[in-house]
Amino acid sequence: MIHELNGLGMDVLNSRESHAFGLLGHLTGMDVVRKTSFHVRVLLSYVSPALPRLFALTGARISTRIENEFPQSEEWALVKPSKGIVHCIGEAIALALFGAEMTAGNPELVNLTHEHTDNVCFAMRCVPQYLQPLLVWLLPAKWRLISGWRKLRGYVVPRVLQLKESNRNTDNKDSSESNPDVISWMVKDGRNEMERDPDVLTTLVGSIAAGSTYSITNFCCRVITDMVAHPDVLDAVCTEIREKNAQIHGQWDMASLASLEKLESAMKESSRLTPGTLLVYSRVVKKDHVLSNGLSLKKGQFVTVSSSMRTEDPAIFEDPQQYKGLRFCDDGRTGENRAQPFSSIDTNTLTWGAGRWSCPGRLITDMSAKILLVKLLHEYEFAFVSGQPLPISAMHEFLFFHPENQMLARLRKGISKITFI
Ligand code: HEM
Repeated sequence: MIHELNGLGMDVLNSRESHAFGLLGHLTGMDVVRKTSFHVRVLLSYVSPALPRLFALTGARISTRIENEFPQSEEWALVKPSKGIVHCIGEAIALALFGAEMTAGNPELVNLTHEHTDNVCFAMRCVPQYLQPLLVWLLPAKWRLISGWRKLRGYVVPRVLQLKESNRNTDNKDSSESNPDVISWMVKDGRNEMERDPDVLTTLVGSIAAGSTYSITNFCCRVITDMVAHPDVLDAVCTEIREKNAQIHGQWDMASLASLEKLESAMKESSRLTPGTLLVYSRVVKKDHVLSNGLSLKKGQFVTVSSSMRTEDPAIFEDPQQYKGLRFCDDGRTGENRAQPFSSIDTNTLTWGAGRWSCPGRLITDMSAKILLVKLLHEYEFAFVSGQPLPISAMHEFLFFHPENQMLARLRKGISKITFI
């Protein structure tokens, strides 16, 4: 029914209301997404097309952070992949949200970008809704969240005012001149009072931060652990990276990353088997509607789809329960893989949802995940502690890689470092 549901107007189905409900917007301060899609417009119309301009700096920031977070020795050492990777991804997201100037040498702002998610008061989902506004104050996470919002506002509000002032002075209407980051574009493109309000902009930036850093981190951790559990796939992907690296003399641009079909296939396979959430395509019904098969949707109902309905359908995926990292590029499927890259909307997997509410962060994810994975897989070796694969953790419908999970990592012997240009 996805195609038909995609065709329904916003007056019938609404996705943002279900996100706000599911992620406790009324308790976390992120409820403003019910009223505006400004952040989505900015991500889709301005930031995603400008990603080539952020590429080299994103690569440099992630690379520096990898060197700080992962061992610099050829001896095996214990690491917590989620904790290391979230710092690297935090660098990429902070850069896209706040720009190069604000984030340079500003670890507090970069940390805020991922710490925000730690403080979403998930425990309240187990409490009746009428008690939530009272009981939430008993959670330390609520107090940390308030402090996080205060710090974020302390960064965003002055920056918004400064950008407004500088835009006024230079009368700079040419968007290509502006910094390719979310705040700069928001200030430039705000069309009404709400879209120009610095507090609203803070909330939108915070909501993007909360929804993005751990999604990418969990995904990257899963791609790595799936490959470590399947050494043949790991070997094929690392050989592909090594060969490309030799061909381009270690100087990676966006086109070289996009040419890695084995890596791309492994990314798709991990997201097929371990999506971020078991429930995808969640919508709230805003007005009664009868679908073409006679099913009646009633105002106030929730619509959602089990992610495994199609990802585990043997008519679509052969041996659907099995991890086959190269399934998307095997047996002449390379052309298909190219036509349907990881970042595209795929109604078989619904990794990014579908239709007008699909994920506007998919190109940012694709770029930062590939930078991180190529650098880590090329320069490091990973292994499970005592050979024990790591389980997938779940909290309600959300699947994640536990932040305390440990693995072994070491620098590869005699490997040359790679650079992003
Ligand atoms: C592995 C990483 C990610 C995954 C798997 C993912 C997945 C999703 C999914 C499934 C949806 C709901 C789509 C629907 O219901 O049709 C969504 C929405 C959204 N995502 Fe992502 N996402 C990821 C990363 C990001 C990033 C990096 C950003 C921002 C930089 C982002 C921003 C958003 C926003 C703002 C929405 C709400 C869209 C709306 O309300 O119209 N996501 N994402």
